[in-house]
Amino acid sequence: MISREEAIAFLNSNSPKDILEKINLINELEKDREKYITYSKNVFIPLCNWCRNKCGYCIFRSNNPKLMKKEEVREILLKGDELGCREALFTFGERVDEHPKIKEELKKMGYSGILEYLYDLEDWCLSNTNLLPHTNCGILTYEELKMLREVNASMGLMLENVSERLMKTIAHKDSPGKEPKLRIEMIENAGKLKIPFTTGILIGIGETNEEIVDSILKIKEIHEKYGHIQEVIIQNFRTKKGIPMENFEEPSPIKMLKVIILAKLMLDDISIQVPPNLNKETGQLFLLAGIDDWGGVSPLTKDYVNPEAPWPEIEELRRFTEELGFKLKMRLPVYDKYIKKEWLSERIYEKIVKE
Ligand SMILES: O=c1nc2n(C[C@H](O)[C@H](O)[C@H](O)CO)c3cc(O)ccc3cc-2c(=O)[nH]1
Ligand SMILES: C[C@H]1O[C@@H](n2cnc3c(N)ncnc32)[C@H](O)[C@@H]1O
Ligand code: MET
Ligand code: SF4
Repeated sequence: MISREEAIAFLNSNSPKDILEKINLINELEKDREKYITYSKNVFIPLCNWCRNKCGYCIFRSNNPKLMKKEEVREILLKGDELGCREALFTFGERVDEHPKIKEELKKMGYSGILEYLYDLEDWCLSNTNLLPHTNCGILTYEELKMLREVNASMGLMLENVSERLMKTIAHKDSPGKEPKLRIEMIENAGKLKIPFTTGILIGIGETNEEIVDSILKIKEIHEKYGHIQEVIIQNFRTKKGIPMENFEEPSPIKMLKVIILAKLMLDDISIQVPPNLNKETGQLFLLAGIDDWGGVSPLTKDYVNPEAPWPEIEELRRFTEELGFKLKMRLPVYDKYIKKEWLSERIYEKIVKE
């Protein structure tokens, strides 16, 4: 195992030799098995664009709140189903029902809050399509996670970073929900509830190398306790016009490569995910460093968090992946090793094994 100090020294160093040695080590560890790189064919449902947080890097959030209608959501789910998608990704702002207009709209539809509405939509999704819900909507309580577990194959929350310091910077100063303690607590609660989980770190938001290493170590520590982290996303900050962090520099390919190498070496059995739409030029380089998964790719909907970055065609992704001798394979939002009774609600389990 790499120690904290070694990991920090690796990120601080400028030595190509250090990088190549670690890439060699990763390839040596994996040489005896045929390697599959996975992806999830999904539709993205941005249920509501309001959010109680205001992250300095976010373009998703708007001051002009819109809630998707039931019919709109159902139409996307049905179209996705026809196209062979298997994941319904519900990603939206945190605690959107704190906004009076949204609260009122929900009330008119007969719902006391956004999560009741979400549950209903996910319930409909399971009864009427082959898609399996994955929800990533910010901080949830233990009880809320417990309720949503019934209708979700997996859930997610980006740790972003463990840094308290970032809570005072442009990235997180107006985002109480990015408080690391709250995020860690929720990821642990998901573990207690046996929910297959996706988390990750966002690189390039003003964090230090120490803070990156500490974030990886925190995820590792939680996973050692509960065993529920199926994948860790190494997400690169992508700048956009008009965001508070517009002038921030995006992380370099080598910076990303080094973080991916560390995550791969430190997180053992956890899958390392890199989104292909944010890494069109560099994704193949990251394959060399041992990434396992491309995450969600959609033939129908855009990435509402990074709307400027289109998804590759799946056949394009296949060529990209096979050029390095790997095989591309579709997966569900829950990884194969978690398709077990103990990890899923009865309803989700039965739906998956009955196909
Ligand atoms: O299309 C996207 N999908 C995102 N996903 C979805 C991801 O691509 C897939 O849903 C998972 O790999 C399913 O296992 C996230 C899921 C999470 O739980 C947490 C964060 C993200 C972030 C994104 C994202 O920025 N864009
Ligand atoms: C859904 C996830 O998307 C990430 N996210 C939000 N804004 C950006 C951006 N500009 N660039 C890259 N990732 C972003 C955050 O990590 C969030 O948790
Ligand atoms: N708002 C949530 C979060 O940042 C979901 C992803 S961003 C749209 O955690
Ligand atoms: S990244 Fe998520 S939490 Fe932050 S402002 Fe955007 S929607 Fe809200």
